[in-house]
Amino acid sequence: MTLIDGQLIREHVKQECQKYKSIFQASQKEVAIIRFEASENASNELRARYEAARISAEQKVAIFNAIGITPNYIVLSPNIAVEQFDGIVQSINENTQVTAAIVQYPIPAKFTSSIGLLEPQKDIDIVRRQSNNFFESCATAEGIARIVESYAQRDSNVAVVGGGGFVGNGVIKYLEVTRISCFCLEDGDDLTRTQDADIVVSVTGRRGIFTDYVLPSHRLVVDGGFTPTASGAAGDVDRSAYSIPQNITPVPGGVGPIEMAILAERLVKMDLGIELGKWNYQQLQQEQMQRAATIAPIARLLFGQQATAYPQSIRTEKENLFVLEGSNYQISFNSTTQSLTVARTNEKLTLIRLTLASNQIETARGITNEDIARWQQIQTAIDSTITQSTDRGIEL
Ligand SMILES: Nc1nc2c(c(=O)[nH]1)N[C@@H](CN(C=O)c1ccc(C(=O)N[C@@H](CCC(=O)O)C(=O)O)cc1)CN2
Repeated sequence: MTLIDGQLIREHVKQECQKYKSIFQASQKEVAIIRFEASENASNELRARYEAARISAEQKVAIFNAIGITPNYIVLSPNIAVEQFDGIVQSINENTQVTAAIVQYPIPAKFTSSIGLLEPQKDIDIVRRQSNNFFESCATAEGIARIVESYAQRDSNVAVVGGGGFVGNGVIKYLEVTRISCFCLEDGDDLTRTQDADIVVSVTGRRGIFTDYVLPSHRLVVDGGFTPTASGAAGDVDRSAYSIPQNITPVPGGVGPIEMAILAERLVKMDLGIELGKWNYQQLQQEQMQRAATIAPIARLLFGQQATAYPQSIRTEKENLFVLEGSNYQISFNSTTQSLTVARTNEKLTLIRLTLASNQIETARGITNEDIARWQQIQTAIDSTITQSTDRGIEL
């Protein structure tokens, strides 16, 4: 089983968008992201959906910030008057600085007709549930279809569970355009029928309905569910079934970040009229693995040398976590898992995770050509007898 890393795709698209960041920043364009809070009498199930909307809205804020578009994040009480919400939508329509707007689902019933007021040209996530001139369906549906495309073969058959809903229907539309054969099942149907497919997409939002009983060894399972729980987010696929498919998108870390990548691509298309190159997950992963294979041995060597020659340069962050931090990168050693990770300083994203015993690269994402060049300089410094080393060793 291989976990598909949605963050790998998001980081790739973020990198592609860097070319346009200064244009976006100079234009001072904004994206409005609106979400409603749950009402006081909402059921636990509905509260969980509002919580998912909050998590997803915050991911959107982060991606738009990263590509140089200012997010205008608006959180609304469900108790505001419909006229007030209509006014907010109208002001978004009239404000030429606002290039796009997203209203997070769920939306309290009394506001649903107000969504229809949104200018179609600003509807980047098709929240009006009608195609505009740019896109056919929501970003989640496109992201799911694009990951399916990365794995589909000529004779592939895709089961879309929850295919009658808005997201599922969007996935089917995208698959039809790419001529990938698919069929639709609903929550409540006999899910073992997914065994007629080599790829399964689930967008029911019903936590854990796919168990090991249902899933044989599919080529790919795409889990489009996201239910926040006390112990973290859960998807439609039960954790007990994760090891069965050949490839699976995990929750969290799968479809969520892919959706953010699609929104960034869509923004570039809507605002600048530029279509970014089409990614293929398997190709991107291969490329990242090659880049990681260049950097990982240098990071391993450097950490070892520093730990021996300059132990004071290694910070003990936790009982089992030791960190070497430079101005560009940090290398962390986890003594429990015996693994080394490389990240950029002050960024949460792990670029590389290496298991030391097997020398196996477990994670490789977000590594740019610039990173390769920097690590080659570090290698040169290690090799050199007259290094640029200071009394703390080589600068990272
Ligand atoms: N108009 C829209 N409304 C809503 C959307 C949406 O995309 N457009 N999303 C849903 C909730 N949702 C999917 O159904 C969702 C939840 C979470 C994420 C996400 O980005 N998750 C990340 C981060 C997880 C974390 O920080 O714990 C991940 O999976 O890694 C995306 C979509 C609500 N309404």
